[in-house]
Amino acid sequence: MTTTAKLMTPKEYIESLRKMNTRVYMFGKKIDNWVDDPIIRPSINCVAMTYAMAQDPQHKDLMTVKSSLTGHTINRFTHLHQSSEDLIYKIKMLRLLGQKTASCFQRCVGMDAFNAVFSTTFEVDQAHGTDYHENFKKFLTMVQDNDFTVDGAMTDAKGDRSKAPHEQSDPDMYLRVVERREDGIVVSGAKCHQTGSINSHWHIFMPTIAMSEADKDWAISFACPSDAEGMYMIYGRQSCDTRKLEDAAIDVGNVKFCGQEALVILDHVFIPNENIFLNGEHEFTGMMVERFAGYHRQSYGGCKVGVGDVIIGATALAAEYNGVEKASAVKDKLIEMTHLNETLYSCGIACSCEGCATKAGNYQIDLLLANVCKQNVTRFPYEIVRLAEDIAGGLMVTMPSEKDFKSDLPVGREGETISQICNKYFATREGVSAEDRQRVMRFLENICLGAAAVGYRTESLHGAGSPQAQRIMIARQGNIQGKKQLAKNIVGIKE
Ligand SMILES: Cc1cc2nc3c(=O)[nH]c(=O)nc-3n(C[C@H](O)[C@H](O)[C@H](O)COP(=O)(O)OP(=O)(O)OC[C@H]3O[C@@H](n4cnc5c(N)ncnc54)[C@H](O)[C@@H]3O)c2cc1C
Repeated sequence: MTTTAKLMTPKEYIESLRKMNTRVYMFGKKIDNWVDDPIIRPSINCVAMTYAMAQDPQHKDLMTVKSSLTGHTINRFTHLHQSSEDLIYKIKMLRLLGQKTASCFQRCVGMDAFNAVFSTTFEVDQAHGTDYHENFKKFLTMVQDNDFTVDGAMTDAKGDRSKAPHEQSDPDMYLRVVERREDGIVVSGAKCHQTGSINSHWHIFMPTIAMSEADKDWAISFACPSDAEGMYMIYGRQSCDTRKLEDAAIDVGNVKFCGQEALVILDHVFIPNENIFLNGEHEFTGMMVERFAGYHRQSYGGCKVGVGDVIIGATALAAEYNGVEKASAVKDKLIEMTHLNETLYSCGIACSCEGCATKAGNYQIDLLLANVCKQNVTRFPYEIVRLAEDIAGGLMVTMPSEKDFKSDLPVGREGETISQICNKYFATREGVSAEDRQRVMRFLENICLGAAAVGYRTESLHGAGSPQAQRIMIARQGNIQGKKQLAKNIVGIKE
């Protein structure tokens, strides 16, 4: 019989954040009630959707699953993939969440860390006789049973990119051990661009790059609660973020949801032995990075596709409102957007279908196909938003503000108000209100170059590694030698 661990409701999730002592700074100030802060709250609403969907009977099979560790019913965001089918379900779940939020819902980065750390610690223990895998299993069981959100923290500040961690003039440029104790380690440093870090109950830290013996003190992985003593976060600002303070919901573009990134600082944070998953075994850093990046590159074949679905829908509405939806060129551009979006989805599904079991037993995506998936993600969303901007027209960036559309100030010769003038000149085909038009235009502005562009554009480019990182992996996995042999066989070249 399957028992149920505690699946949190969205309300319980939000209340659980209030109980934490997470230290948050933004615009040069400490934010005490960050849960209700108008700039931060939409990003919390986004994570809350991962809890809401798990409560919805319609999505139960996609959103919940039996834990391989306990047999309990858990949220899929805390699951260790047991099959290719699980990997496919992950992609479908991410697409669904993208459709529901049109934003980065933040919880996949922890899921990808779980799966990478689980399989890597197994192999570290085999080689070194360490207990990291058991540590990790206990940690993940606690996460699953409490339905926690966990940040996957990989990217260090990195300082001078041409230098290894031990060569940096400031050793904190990569997160490191500053003291080794009988009962644990003390760590210092920072992780940049952390998606959903403030909204997470725990963090898993991992190294950013493959390291050598000289980088032993930087070769660490561990978990720690987000409000650990010595840990704090500085909120990353997003384009147009202060529109959320203006009391004009339409101008925000997506008033309920948005992504979140922060700089996470660890200033002499103590990590007890039971939360450590790597501690100096530098030869396994490459494996951990590669596996995490592989899972995360797969993820984008789901979440960005869901967001793409909403962009395509909004673009089609813009065309309809403008009265051009029947024009063949417009129809063709919508076809192209759909083709690009579904190609990304195909890549996400393909690398999942070709998944295989790791030595630890969980399932890993096909690394070559996952890297091809992410390489396409670095390009196609840019073309999708270019086509969206093309169809939407210039109004998406030049329209007066919502307050103008509502202003009673008389400005016309016959006393017409700003509102009347705006509504007159932004009227379009019969039956479409100027307000609905504003809503669609502002949504597209937000996703193409406002706050949501952080998640849809720049994250598509750099998240899970910049394009060159995928090209390196494609070169490694592409088997050019094998392909040369195929050509030799066909044309009759002997060895
Ligand atoms: C919106 C967003 C969300 C993110 N979320 C997370 C997250 O949740 N967790 C996480 O850990 N990370 C996260 N990241 C970080 C992401 O993985 C990094 O942005 C990415 O790895 C690139 O690192 P960087 O931004 O420091 O760029 P840089 O390393 O500065 O790279 C910039 C350019 O320099 C090139 N370059 C860098 N180093 C070298 C070198 N040695 N030789 C030659 N060329 C080089 C790169 O190829 C790239 O073209 C996120 C990033 C973004 C934008």
